[in-house]
Amino acid sequence: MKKHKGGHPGNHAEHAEHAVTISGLSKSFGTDATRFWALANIDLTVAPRTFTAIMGPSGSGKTTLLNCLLGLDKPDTGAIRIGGTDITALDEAGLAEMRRSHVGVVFQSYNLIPSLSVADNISLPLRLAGRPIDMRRVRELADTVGVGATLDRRPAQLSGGQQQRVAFARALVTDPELIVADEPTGALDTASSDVVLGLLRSIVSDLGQRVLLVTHDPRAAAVADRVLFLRDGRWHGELRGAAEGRIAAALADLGRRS
Ligand SMILES: Nc1ncnc2c1ncn2[C@@H]1O[C@H](COP(=O)(O)OP(=O)(O)OP(=O)(O)O)[C@@H](O)[C@H]1O
Repeated sequence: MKKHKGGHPGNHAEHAEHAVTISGLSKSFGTDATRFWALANIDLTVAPRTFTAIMGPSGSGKTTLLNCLLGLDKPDTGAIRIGGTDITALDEAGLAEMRRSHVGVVFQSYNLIPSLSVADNISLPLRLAGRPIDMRRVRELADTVGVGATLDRRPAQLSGGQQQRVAFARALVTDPELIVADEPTGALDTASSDVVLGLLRSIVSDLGQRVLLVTHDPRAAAVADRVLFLRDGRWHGELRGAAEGRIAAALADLGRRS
């Protein structure tokens, strides 16, 4: 991946001082009689320039954790600090601004707007945030993720892998504190997955971003610096620099014990 030239407002020097931190996060569903704790006293620190994968069996709380991080679910207790702000204290307008400008999200389904060109999809978060659109930066980012030649096309004219790269450029355009990737390779074939995983790695190593990846795929998790395992709403161990086979074995073991 090409490094973009930087020089745009808000690059990572100023983000580096703030880790993204979650402390004492709990989230329950139901009423007193039927209360179910989807997350129970979770702590997490995502340091600058780190790539963290989260894995766990179905129902372990991964989506709930992401929803809390994105301000879509309100935690029962705990703090979530992004860019020096505890987002659990924000009102709806503050949460919307946080989602627009401070966290970039990439989903399994690329969620591009079909009627907009690639360039307009990439710049959409800036438009929504009422920020000036720097076309040079949009072009640089498109080059960085390898879709620089497709800026005038519509998403339907791109392959799945190319659409996911556009989604990454869109996630990066506001220079957020955190990139959250929720099963970003789930809909892709192996070759396109490899490109997207390489891109995730480069976003951390070359662009200095911090990435949180939620995945069921040990092959994807193996690209991360560390893999955290979630079960029944609690952490159950972590692996650092582990290969795919070791991650798969740990996940299978976790499933057997739940
Ligand atoms: N809105 C809700 N109301 C009630 N229970 C919920 C709600 N959302 C999630 N849960 C429960 O919380 C637990 C954690 O769910 P969550 O979706 O976070 O798991 P997950 O790890 O993302 O699972 P999967 O891998 O299947 O997506 C599950 O038992 C789920 O049934």
